[in-house]
Amino acid sequence: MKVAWAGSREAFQVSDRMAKLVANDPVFEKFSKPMLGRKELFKNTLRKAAYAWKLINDLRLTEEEAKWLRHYIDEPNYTDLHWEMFVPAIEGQGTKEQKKKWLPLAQTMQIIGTYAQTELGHGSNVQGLETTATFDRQTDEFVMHSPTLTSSKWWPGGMAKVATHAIVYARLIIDGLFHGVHGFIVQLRSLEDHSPLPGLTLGDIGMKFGHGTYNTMDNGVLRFDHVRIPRNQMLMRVSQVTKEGKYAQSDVPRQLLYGTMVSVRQTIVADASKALSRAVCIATRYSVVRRQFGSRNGGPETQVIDYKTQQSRLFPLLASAYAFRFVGEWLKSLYIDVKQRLEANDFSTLPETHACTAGLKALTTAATADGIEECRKLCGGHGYLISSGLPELFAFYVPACSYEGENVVMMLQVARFLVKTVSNLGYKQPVGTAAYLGRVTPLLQNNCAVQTAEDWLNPDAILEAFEARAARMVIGCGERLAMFENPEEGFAELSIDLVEASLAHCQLITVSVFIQKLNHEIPGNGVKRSLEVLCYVYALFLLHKHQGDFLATGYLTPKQASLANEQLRTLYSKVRPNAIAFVDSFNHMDHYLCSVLGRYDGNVYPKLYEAAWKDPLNDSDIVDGIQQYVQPILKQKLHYAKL
Ligand SMILES: CCCCCCCC/C=C\CCC/C=C/C(=O)SCCNC(=O)CCNC(=O)[C@H](O)C(C)(C)COP(=O)(O)OP(=O)(O)OC[C@H]1O[C@@H](n2cnc3c(N)ncnc32)[C@H](O)[C@@H]1OP(=O)(O)O
Ligand SMILES: Cc1cc2nc3c(=O)[nH]c(=O)nc-3n(C[C@H](O)[C@H](O)[C@H](O)COP(=O)(O)OP(=O)(O)OC[C@H]3O[C@@H](n4cnc5c(N)ncnc54)[C@H](O)[C@@H]3O)c2cc1C
Repeated sequence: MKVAWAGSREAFQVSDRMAKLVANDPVFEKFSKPMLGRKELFKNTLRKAAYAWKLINDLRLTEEEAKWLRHYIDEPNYTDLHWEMFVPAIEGQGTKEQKKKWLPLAQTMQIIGTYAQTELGHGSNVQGLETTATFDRQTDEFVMHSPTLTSSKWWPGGMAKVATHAIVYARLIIDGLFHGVHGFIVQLRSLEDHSPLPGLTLGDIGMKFGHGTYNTMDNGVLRFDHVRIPRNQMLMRVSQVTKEGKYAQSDVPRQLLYGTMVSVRQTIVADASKALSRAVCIATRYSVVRRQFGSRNGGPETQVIDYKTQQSRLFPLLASAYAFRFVGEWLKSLYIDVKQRLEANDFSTLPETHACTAGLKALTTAATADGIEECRKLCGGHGYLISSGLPELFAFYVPACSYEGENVVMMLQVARFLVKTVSNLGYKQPVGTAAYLGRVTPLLQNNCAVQTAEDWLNPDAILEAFEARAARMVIGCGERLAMFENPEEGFAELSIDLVEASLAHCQLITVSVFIQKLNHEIPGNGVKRSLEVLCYVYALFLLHKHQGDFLATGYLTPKQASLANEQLRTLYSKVRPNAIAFVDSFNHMDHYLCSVLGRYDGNVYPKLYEAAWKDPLNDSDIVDGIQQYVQPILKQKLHYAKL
């Protein structure tokens, strides 16, 4: 099962080796992080990042190994933006010459980059960005400027104190004419003494949600006061500006300017299962240790994992972790394919890839953020302790719902893709993840054939139910949209329904990828049978949660919906004996989990007790402030005391 989770034996070995390397190196200790102030926290992260870079070089780690190493260090920092956004932006949007000049510098970290797109006034609406890049023909330069307060770049990670360069997104102006938003490579700091270059105002945007997690990152603010950069620092794969000031667009679609976001959204989907599996591992292990009520004849109380209600909250999350792992893997292969096509100037699959990365990013991050919080509640009161590992995990993860495309905004992008697919149905056969929309007639006409709870243990029945629900919701939206004279007005008016239809479409993708994985990629019977149970749990849980959709679209009868729920209850009993094996298969080490409740050895209570004594408040019996502020209250007889 460990190999099935990792994707292959080799993938397992790489990840396992890197996990151990990090866990066994005292430099990467992280239990004390919550006690550090912001400056110490930040410096500590800089120290770890520098040490990691040394290890990567000394041990000659591969790119894959280096990624796992950074992952297990488990502290957001400037290198995330450098490797995940700055480098890919140059790779995807730079010309051959630009790549030749900038990539070797970036790949050896002689320069450190960030991705400066969002501004104080605009994040989602990229075309609304206000920073300007005005071409000056006399000097063959662009003049970068922040004309308003709201045009201040705001949020880029690593920008406040570390990055030496940034890809800055700005409106291109030539001879007073706007030519849309483009990316520019801008040097931010001196490579000698790290001071900000003239004309730039740079700083940190302030503390963020949680304490020891995202505050290790220096998210920054940046303002330009007429800063000049050479013309050849505009990323020119998509459009070019000549030295005469002529603007030209190549055959490459404008959307490629957004290509870095597609790449990171894919990574975020691939990473959702890491965060969710971590929370589920903690909650499952603790649910086996924790006992409440149910003692008979002085015997032990019931392990809380044996309560059906606990199972109904925990096991769908366990199943979701596996579903997200597989859909993340699938999306990665889709993305690798599109990347190769883009390099060869084949843009045909870009719209579907954009819809998949946007929609699955929204689906997986929302479910993971909610899932982590549910795991905290599943651990009762102790889940609220920092030492449970869950509050910090939540604080670290929850911004994934906003960054790289706010989730609702992303679902609306999926809706645009679906509406377009439906409106083209007469003359263009949909393919890939939208292929089912090419079979609308049977999907709209046939109803579910399930008659017993056992009938739900059938991948075909499940797939057809999810396809019929999605198709009916999408077609329904298409029909209602057609009633509007102005399609954009219709889209805005129906946006709530469109987001729900997009969610149904994305859930269909996750369910069908899970089934596909079982049918074609899991060898042997033991692992396959166990995963089948999780696959059914995932699908029937979604069906139960969204039964309103399935009933309202007329595909299911209330009786069939309740049979699905009955089957779900039975499935929970089948998950229970393997619950610990399922979470052990994630291969998460104690160092990575950073949780007293989720310890592999289950030795929760003594370690919880021990951890409490490490709190600085327990350094002495009488702490600073008691004599000054508490003793006087005890000693003085004040007004109310006399009454
Ligand atoms: C916790 C785990 C973390 C692991 C992560 C690992 C990596 C860690 C690294 C960093 C951590 C996080 C750092 C965060 C960084 C950021 O947040 S960077 C900023 C990200 N910003 C956004 O995502 C902005 C969101 N907005 C947009 O993407 C767009 O503006 C838009 C909402 C899509 C709308 O764009 P616009 O109005 O310009 O375009 P439309 O007119 O709507 O669309 C025109 C057509 O283009 C299609 N389109 C849009 N985007 C894309 C795309 N990316 N690729 C391909 N096609 C695209 C759109 O659908 C339209 O198509 P149509 O004409 O056929 O309808
Ligand atoms: C931790 C973190 C790190 C970040 N790192 C970076 C970085 O490195 N570089 C960078 O450039 N940016 C970064 N960002 C910024 C991030 O990309 C944006 O915050 C994100 O894209 C969301 O945009 P917004 O803040 O403008 O949200 P808004 O769009 O203002 O969202 C506010 C609300 O409006 C709704 N809304 C907006 N538009 C629509 C619409 N058309 N229809 C319906 N509802 C709508 C949204 O659903 C949401 O509920 C980071 C953000 C965070 C939190």
